[in-house]
Amino acid sequence: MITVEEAEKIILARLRDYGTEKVPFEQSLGRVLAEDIKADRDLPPFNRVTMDGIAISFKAIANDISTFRIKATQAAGEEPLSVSGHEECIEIMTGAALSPALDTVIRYEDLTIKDKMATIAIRDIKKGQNVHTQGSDKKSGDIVAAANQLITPAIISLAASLGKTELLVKTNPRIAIISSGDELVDVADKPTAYQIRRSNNYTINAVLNKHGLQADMHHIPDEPQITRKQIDHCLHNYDVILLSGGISMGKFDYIPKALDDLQVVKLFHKVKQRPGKPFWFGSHANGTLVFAFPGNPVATFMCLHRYFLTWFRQTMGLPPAKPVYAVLSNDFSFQPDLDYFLQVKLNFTEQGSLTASPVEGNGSGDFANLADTDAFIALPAHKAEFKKGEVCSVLKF
Ligand SMILES: Nc1nc2c(c(=O)[nH]1)N[C@H]1C(S)=C(S)[C@@H](COP(=O)(O)OP(=O)(O)OC[C@H]3O[C@@H](n4cnc5c(N)ncnc54)[C@H](O)[C@@H]3O)O[C@H]1N2
Ligand code: MOO
Ligand SMILES: [Mg+2]
Repeated sequence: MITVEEAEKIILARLRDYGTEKVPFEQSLGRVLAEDIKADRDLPPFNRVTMDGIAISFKAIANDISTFRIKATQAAGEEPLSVSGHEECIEIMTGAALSPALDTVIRYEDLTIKDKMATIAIRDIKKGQNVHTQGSDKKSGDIVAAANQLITPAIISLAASLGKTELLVKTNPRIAIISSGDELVDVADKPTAYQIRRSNNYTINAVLNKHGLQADMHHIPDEPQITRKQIDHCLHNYDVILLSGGISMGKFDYIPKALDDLQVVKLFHKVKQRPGKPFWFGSHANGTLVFAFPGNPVATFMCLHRYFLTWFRQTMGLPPAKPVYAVLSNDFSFQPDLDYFLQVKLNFTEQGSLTASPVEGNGSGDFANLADTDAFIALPAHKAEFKKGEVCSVLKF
């Protein structure tokens, strides 16, 4: 049996390039940016007034002028208005473009205005105050968002401001989720006393959606011919297949045999970990990758996060997720010589540190426990006793 690190290495040796495509910028949230976004002009593009008030030339202050004749009023979006001399000002609104003849803005709160004359009521005036200077954020041609990062609301905002109606993004892999098992009925169906509703496929789909991915869902019964036929169909129509269930030692676990018959090369089967020991991974000659997760819901969930999402980030050119660490909030012991992914509830303390409280539940079939936790911590195989206060690596979900 291989270790978690060995399994990860095998998976990360199978990165793929699915190319790029253009999408409307407002539909690009969560996708991976495949181009550098550059400023099409200076940001801000003009000297932008940041307070409602009057615009003056600072030379007037240097010459002890404190009362100004209001020559005109300029709203945001209007062509800049100038003055004929230092004793004149323009009444001006936030967002307006300042004339080159003016450089300083005094807020209404710091003025008295009477008979078209504005008098400054404060002493300390700084040249350039209340002006957001042209090009002070970015210069025309500067990169404002570099390729190979997730598109966030802030990047959507930049694309909008820069007139990028379309963005070049990485094309996502086509993904099939296949659940398996005769004991599983669909959500809308009524299970018998000895059946359950299928949920893993919906969990996987929800995690994928959270990461900007779409997938098709399929279900196969525990029947060898149908198993083979459905997987064969998916191998030829998808880039990645995420299976759950049917890969252990049961009499009706037909999936490893079907994958073998369909020439999917097994790269490993079984990892020294709990949950998820029976995890199977392989690759077809046409490039399709098969992640066959153990059916127990927590095992599927953990393997999806630990292996598939790690592969996905790197395949899409994203930097590896920054490691997160938390302090164990109580003693915990785990004897088997396996890496243990323990479910925890994370908390930020008043001292500013992150703590992890184990919520063990009833093993990898206890999916209700997932709702009470927000991460796994990785407890290494070579150790059995973990003490309160120890720092552990966190796999957040
Ligand atoms: N003799 C052995 N038996 C088992 C071993 C072992 O090493 N030796 N490993 C156990 C472990 S660990 C796991 S995990 C499971 C993995 O089994 P399979 O991948 O074959 O999964 P199934 O048998 O099909 O199902 C296991 C369990 O999960 C439920 N399940 C499956 N799919 C779904 C779904 N889509 N939604 C909700 N629940 C699902 C299923 O009903 C079973 O209860 O094998 C152990 N056995
Ligand atoms: O991998 Mo199994 O998930 O330990 O139950
Ligand atoms: Mg089984």
